[in-house]
Amino acid sequence: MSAGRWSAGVIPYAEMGYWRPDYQPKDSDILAAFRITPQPGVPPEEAGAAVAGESSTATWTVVWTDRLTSYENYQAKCYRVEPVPGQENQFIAYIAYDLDLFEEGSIANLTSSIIGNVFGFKALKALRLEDMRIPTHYVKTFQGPAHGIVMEREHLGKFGRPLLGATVKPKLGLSARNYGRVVYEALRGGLDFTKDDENINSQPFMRWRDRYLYCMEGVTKAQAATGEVKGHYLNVTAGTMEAMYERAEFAKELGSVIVMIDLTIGYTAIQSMAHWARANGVLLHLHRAGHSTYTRQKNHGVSFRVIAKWMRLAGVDHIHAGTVVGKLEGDPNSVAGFYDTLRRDTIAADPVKGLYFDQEWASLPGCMPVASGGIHAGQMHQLLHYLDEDVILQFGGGTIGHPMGIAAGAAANRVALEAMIKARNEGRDYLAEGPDILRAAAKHSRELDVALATWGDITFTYESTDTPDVLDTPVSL
Ligand SMILES: O=C(COP(=O)(O)O)[C@H](O)[C@H](O)COP(=O)(O)O
Ligand SMILES: [Mg+2]
Repeated sequence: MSAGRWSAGVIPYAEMGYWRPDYQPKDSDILAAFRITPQPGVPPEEAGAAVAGESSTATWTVVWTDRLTSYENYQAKCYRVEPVPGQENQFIAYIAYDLDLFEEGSIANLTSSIIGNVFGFKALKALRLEDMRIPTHYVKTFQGPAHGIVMEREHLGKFGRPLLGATVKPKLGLSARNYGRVVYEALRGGLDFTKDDENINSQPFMRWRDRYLYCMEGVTKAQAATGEVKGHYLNVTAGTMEAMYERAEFAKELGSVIVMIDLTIGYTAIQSMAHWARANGVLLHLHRAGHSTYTRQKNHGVSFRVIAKWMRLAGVDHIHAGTVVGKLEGDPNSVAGFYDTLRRDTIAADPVKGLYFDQEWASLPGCMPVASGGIHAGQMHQLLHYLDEDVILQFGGGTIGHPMGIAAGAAANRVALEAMIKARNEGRDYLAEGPDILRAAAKHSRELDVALATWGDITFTYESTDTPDVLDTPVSL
């Protein structure tokens, strides 16, 4: 291939050895699939080579010190470039990285290479990291989910159905006592969890200690009233690690089974909290606050399936991963790919789900996906169809907005869920019959009847929001 010179004075990366169509990736290599949109005049192979170079050893010219290293070994290698069907000037570049390039057990180190400088590179108009294959050699250097799906169910004593939750609303402004009341009502009404919103930390209207005390009072009373284990995700997100540890310790002292962090705290802080969570026997919930700034555009940024992989390595027990039918972006196929990534042990490449590589998790615990954002009881059959049963379904507005009150909103969700699980276990076509099953259950539940009358017709469709980034054949799990 003649890569040509894409900028005066710059040595083509392909000539420097970063384009290697003959290269056979090793089992231990870290692999990445990038969607590249080259600048005019830059051949796709050169653009792929440039990404390989800038995300591994290269600078923009040959340097004397290259000769002092085992250069060939450390160079990332772009080994394949394929056009994206139906997309003009877009290509998938496959790049292999030797394991020696990365520090063990560090998402920070991994990402400083893979997404470090390269997204601002002039040779490219746009760049998106679509997927990665993490070899088991590297997987085994991470702790993984502090507890995982199996141990979470065992600790909570809850099996055979999705778990139910709700985000306390309004997002901001409630006093601690009113907030704790919402927690109590939602939990006694039938939910398993309630949750702080991503931007609830320790503001002047409600300081964290006050919130923790009133929330845990609500949790304890609801446990006594129902005989079930209940939890409230106490958000420990703060400006420093010291403050986060202080809050998490207090949550544990109060008997909370779970604490929460936001993606905005950064990869290293997430890993530290995951280690704390395992050592202290407390579940760790992650809200993916901020992810859409880099996951939503289909030609630039990082796919959420990559973030999901990093977060399973980093060690969270829960992560928000999309709803399909809710208010926020997420087409069914991509969401299926995210859920597989989080829950399965062995995953086969599947272009329909946007999975570019086989992935073997080597017994790293599964991470519970959380479906949250504009969902309600009237969608229960669709949620179960698309998301299956190892999932937490969270209804914020869809609990707290119920006309008969918060406990009634929670009861509506619990009745709808139990009716659908029963229908599924009886082998009924619960997707097609879903509305009938819900209406039949509503004859015995005024709460569900009112929920269906209020929200039954509200379905957000993915077609109305974004162009899916994967093939268009709807799938379920
Ligand atoms: O506050 C909510 C949902 O509230 P409601 O249930 O009232 O719509 C969450 O922050 C979103 O789920 C985040 O999105 P995602 O889960 O996709 O990251
Ligand atoms: Mg929120």
